[in-house]
Amino acid sequence: MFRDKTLLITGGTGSFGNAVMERLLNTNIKEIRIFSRDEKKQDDMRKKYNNDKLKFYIGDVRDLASVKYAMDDVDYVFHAAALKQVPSCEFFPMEAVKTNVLGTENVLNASIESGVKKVICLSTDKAAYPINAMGISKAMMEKVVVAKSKTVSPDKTVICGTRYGNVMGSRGSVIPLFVEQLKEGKALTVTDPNMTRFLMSLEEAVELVIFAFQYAQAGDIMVQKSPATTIADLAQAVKELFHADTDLKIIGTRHGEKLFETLLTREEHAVAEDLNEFYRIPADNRDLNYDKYFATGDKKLTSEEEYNSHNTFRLSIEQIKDKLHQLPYIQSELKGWNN
Ligand SMILES: O=c1ccn([C@@H]2O[C@H](COP(=O)(O)OP(=O)(O)O[C@H]3O[C@H](CO)[C@@H](O)[C@H](O)[C@H]3O)[C@@H](O)[C@H]2O)c(=O)[nH]1
Repeated sequence: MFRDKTLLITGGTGSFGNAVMERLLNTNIKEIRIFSRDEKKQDDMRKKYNNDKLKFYIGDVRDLASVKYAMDDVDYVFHAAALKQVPSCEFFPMEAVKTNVLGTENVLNASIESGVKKVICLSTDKAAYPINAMGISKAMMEKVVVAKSKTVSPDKTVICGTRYGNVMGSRGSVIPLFVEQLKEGKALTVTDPNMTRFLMSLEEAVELVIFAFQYAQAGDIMVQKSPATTIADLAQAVKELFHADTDLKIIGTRHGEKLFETLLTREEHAVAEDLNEFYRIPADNRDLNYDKYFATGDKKLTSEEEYNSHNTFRLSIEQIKDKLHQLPYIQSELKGWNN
């Protein structure tokens, strides 16, 4: 798929960037460009992989000139650069707009100008029925993706997106937090035991982007079907895996947090194409012809439900333990714990 091609990954030093880069580095790809702001993380990566196919570009998606510079002769773009922490975006919403919305527009404009063949923009479940600034900025990003995809011929540049839920074990997320609390003999802090989240591994997130790379058409948003868990079950699974008898402490829902997450809104579910493991949300291709909008309403919508972490397949505690056990991070923590 990537033979003799050049791939640019924005936000390339993050966990997704590293995972996708590792997956593709030893194929017949010509070059992988890592575009990010952080010179220290780039230097660590450069030393760790020590591979001529890897090229590093310092820049910021907010700065069009830096994006354009990195885009020369690029075939494909995976756009993962984002502000993604819910609390920080809540306090600095305009920063989220600058990176997630305007930054995406820069990436898309530079891609079109350079004749990039395909651009995949990464979004999150928090963009569906968003309530926090991070989700709202990602929802706007998706709108920019869909609108921009219509301004260019797909023979030239295909612009599309993916949307996925929580990545298990990612930095600063709840699983590493529970493990740390358990190691220190502290109670596990549970916000709301009935809150649910989709559970996805980093490899599954990479698979989704590769799937979108292969099959998405212009303006599509691809979603991977995922199982979910309640936070109480997740905490219980972590406890059982470590054979620890720690208490749970209920701390209440945090700022900007939802009881459940949505991968397909009701409106999207009505038009989405079911592709077994995935959903394809096609772009709304009606034009700005208002008569048409009102004359042809959507009857199917009436009976449709959204696809969310409350109504998707719910993992049992044993299944959560299995999934956790597959994470390299958990395996190394368990080794240390058992010794
Ligand atoms: O001390 C804690 C911290 C979190 N949670 C719960 O654990 C779940 C997951 O929380 P967390 O791991 O912090 O993830 P989210 O806030 O859901 O957001 C994550 O997942 C998003 C994708 O949905 C990413 O965009 C974000 O960057 C990433 O932090 C939520 O239900 C929290 O309420 C607890 O019960 N106790």
